[in-house]
Amino acid sequence: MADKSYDLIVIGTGTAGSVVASKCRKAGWSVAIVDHRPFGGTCALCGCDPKKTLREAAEVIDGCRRMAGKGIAGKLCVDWQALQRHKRSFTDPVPDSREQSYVRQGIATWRGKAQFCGANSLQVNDKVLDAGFIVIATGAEPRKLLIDGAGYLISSDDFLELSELPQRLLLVGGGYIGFEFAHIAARAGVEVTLINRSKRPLSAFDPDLVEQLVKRTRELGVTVHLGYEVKAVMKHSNGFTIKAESEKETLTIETDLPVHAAGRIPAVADLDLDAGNIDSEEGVLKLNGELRSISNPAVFAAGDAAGTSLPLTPVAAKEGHAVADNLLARDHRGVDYHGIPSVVFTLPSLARVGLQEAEARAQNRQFKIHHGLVPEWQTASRRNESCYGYKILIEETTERILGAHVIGPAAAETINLFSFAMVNGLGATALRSASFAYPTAASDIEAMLQ
Ligand SMILES: Cc1cc2nc3c(=O)[nH]c(=O)nc-3n(C[C@H](O)[C@H](O)[C@H](O)COP(=O)(O)OP(=O)(O)OC[C@H]3O[C@@H](n4cnc5c(N)ncnc54)[C@H](O)[C@@H]3O)c2cc1C
Ligand SMILES: NC(=O)c1ccc[n+]([C@@H]2O[C@H](COP(=O)([O-])OP(=O)(O)OC[C@H]3O[C@@H](n4cnc5c(N)ncnc54)[C@H](O)[C@@H]3O)[C@@H](O)[C@H]2O)c1
Repeated sequence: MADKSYDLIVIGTGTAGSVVASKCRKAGWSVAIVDHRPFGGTCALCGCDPKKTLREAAEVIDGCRRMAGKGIAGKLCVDWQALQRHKRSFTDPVPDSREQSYVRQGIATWRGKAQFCGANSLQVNDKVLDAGFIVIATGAEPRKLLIDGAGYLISSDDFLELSELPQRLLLVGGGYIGFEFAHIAARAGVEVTLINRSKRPLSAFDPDLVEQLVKRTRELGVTVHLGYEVKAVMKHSNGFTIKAESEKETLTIETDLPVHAAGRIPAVADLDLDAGNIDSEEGVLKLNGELRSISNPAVFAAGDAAGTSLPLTPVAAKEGHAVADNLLARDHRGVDYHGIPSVVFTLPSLARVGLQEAEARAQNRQFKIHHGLVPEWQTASRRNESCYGYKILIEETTERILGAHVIGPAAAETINLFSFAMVNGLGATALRSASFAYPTAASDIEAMLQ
């Protein structure tokens, strides 16, 4: 016998869970939402938003260094503690305001870890909650590393909360988190080492532009080891020793603080999926195209937990909307992942949307490549930025943009225009003839397409 019953229970108060809960409640359903951590999810509390706030300070330092002797004199430095206070002024209010928003909407809130105890029921603390439908929106968690001393690695959550920075920082993994944290910490004066298993890091991004990012990262003073897998972390009285192996050699590196930046996986292991009759394979839920469990029709998943596409906030929102629409209209809506942009928020940023060159070739597309490294263009040169480049793939017959890749100042904004064009069927001709304010980075798009 359940303690409480609802039309819908959502597990997770992040982007995906909040979208589903609000949309179904608005349609008149009785809805409950559960979380065992402070309400708000990764993006708002320990992901995109706090990271971007810390990056603001790094951006100021970067600007001062680039413009030294070109109109800027003297040195600035990051006051990490003040920066953390600034960051907390955004993150601290989130859990309460998120909870109040649920209460205003009439969504019941439960605090605690949810576990399935039946096909339509969850155990939360000492209560059993039943629902017609349950949505798993539990996000992602750091991948467990099967290496000696893995427990010594701090997580990205811990890094974003550090009250002071170490002298030496080591990032295990050269993905989004590794590169973004390396750029923030280096601007704050930390000696940073980044170790990545594969020789080609950031495999979701254009390899020619990634090469530029690696070069720029090394010029910044970050030691980047590519093609080395971290095999062990050992603690000693004044820090840690990291062992990393390539095909040919073993590296031994001393550091004060090693950070896990080695990938995240759907957070579904603690849900007792068997009790809910929910099939999974190697930690990934088995879902159909409408994000519904193939074994339990009462269960859907959205966001990082669904393990479907890129684990990004806009994807979590899109999947949340799709699941809510499927629940409410029972209409079998899949998710259109076409044209979703992604950015590595280094300084400068690296951005992409659509296909990579190799993907377009594998699909036998006929396309032209517009590729250039253009630090001499004024968008970069007036900032004294040495890194500016692009690669645009344009379909031969239709002039459609198949993929756009940009590194440099304002790349994170420029990519949104390419995404907008792709999603709305606007090709290179439309973009070339658009009038963008001058001199903005968007006004470079015309030259990128010549
Ligand atoms: C450091 C970092 C930086 C990032 N930066 C960006 C960025 O710049 N841009 C971008 O697009 N994406 C970024 N991401 C990714 C982005 O944060 C995620 O894709 C997004 O937040 C996923 O949202 P979600 O709703 O799926 O899950 P989450 O927001 O992770 O929410 C899941 C919630 O479920 C709860 N939960 C888990 N298990 C249970 C359980 N058993 N019972 C109850 N509650 C549970 C968790 O406590 C959590 O609050 C970043 C991620 C990280 C880690
Ligand atoms: N700007 C953004 O949108 C943003 C920022 C941060 C995180 N995220 C999301 O969070 C997810 C997780 O980020 P991430 O950076 O942890 O993962 P990632 O998958 O981007 O990168 C992990 C890297 O670690 C390497 N690695 C794994 N084990 C290793 C080992 N033992 N030694 C050395 N290298 C090792 C992998 O080869 C890989 O290159 C991303 O997939 C992304 O979707 C997005």
